[in-house]
Amino acid sequence: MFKIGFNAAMLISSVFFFFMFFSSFLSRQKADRTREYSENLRLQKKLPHAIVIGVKKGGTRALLEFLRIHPDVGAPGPEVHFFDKRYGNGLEWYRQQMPSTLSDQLTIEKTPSYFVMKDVPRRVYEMSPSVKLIVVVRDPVTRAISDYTQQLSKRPNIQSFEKFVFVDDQSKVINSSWAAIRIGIYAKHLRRWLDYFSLAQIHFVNGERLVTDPAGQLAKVESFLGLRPIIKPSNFYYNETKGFPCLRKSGESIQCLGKTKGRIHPTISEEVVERLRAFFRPFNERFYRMTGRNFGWS
Ligand SMILES: Nc1ncnc2c1ncn2[C@@H]1O[C@H](COP(=O)(O)OS(=O)(=O)O)[C@@H](OP(=O)(O)O)[C@H]1O
Repeated sequence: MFKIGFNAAMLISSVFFFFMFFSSFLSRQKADRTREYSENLRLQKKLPHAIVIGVKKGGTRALLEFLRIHPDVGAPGPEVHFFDKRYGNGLEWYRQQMPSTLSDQLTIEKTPSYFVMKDVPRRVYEMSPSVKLIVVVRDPVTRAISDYTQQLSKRPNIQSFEKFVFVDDQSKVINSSWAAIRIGIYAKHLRRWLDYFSLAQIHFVNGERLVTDPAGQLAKVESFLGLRPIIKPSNFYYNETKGFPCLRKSGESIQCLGKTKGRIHPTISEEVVERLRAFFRPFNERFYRMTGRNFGWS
């Protein structure tokens, strides 16, 4: 009698606990679904709050990939090229290229050719006069060699750097219409942006320091964008073989930029490098005066 009563009690309490467990499982699932649903409602594709407008070969990919580890930042992977090549597609098309983000997340895109294109400052201003702009600048001499190295990697039979860089072999006048040189005259391009935007709206990242002290440069970008200071030196790992910092992802995994970033440059004679330095010097000095910052390119 006692045994039957005991077994019945055990059965009833097992059924009770099963129901308790099952109903709490169901309500947790419901809460998860509700949270997911309301987050989906809050997710939106937004026009960018900030744009990395240049410069080509300055370190723009590194900057964007480093910034993307910030939880309050959303950015499309590929360059969008809206304001230079796809403007005819319209602003709605541009918005659709952006990732879906929560209301308190910032949307950022990078297209380094924007910095040097004539109509782009006006077009960006027409989209948003308050947009924040970021320019990664690098010594224009190494930038030119980096640009040439990229061209060479695509077309290995092109003529030498020395052939491109001078107007002719005799005069040794620098060919400023060659894009690799033209892009490095930062003062000229910045002038056009300052017709539309105040200097306070433009942040300059030091491309050399982005390699030697990525966390320091990212801290300045976070502050410029009004982001929480989250990115730390521990987020980076210096890859000795590559000679560049890589991202330390969760756990021990390391993510470096691809093979097209950090290419080995061809050796350019000291004489040519000196002529280039002399060519860029007055433009660099003008750029330092305009920005109020000396980037120390000799
Ligand atoms: N962490 C890290 N890893 C690899 N490369 C780095 C990094 N930080 C800056 N850089 C420098 O970025 C240069 C390429 O610049 P961009 O990304 O602006 O190039 S592009 O305009 O988008 O083609 C690239 O130029 P090259 O060295 O000539 O390849 C690098 O010098």
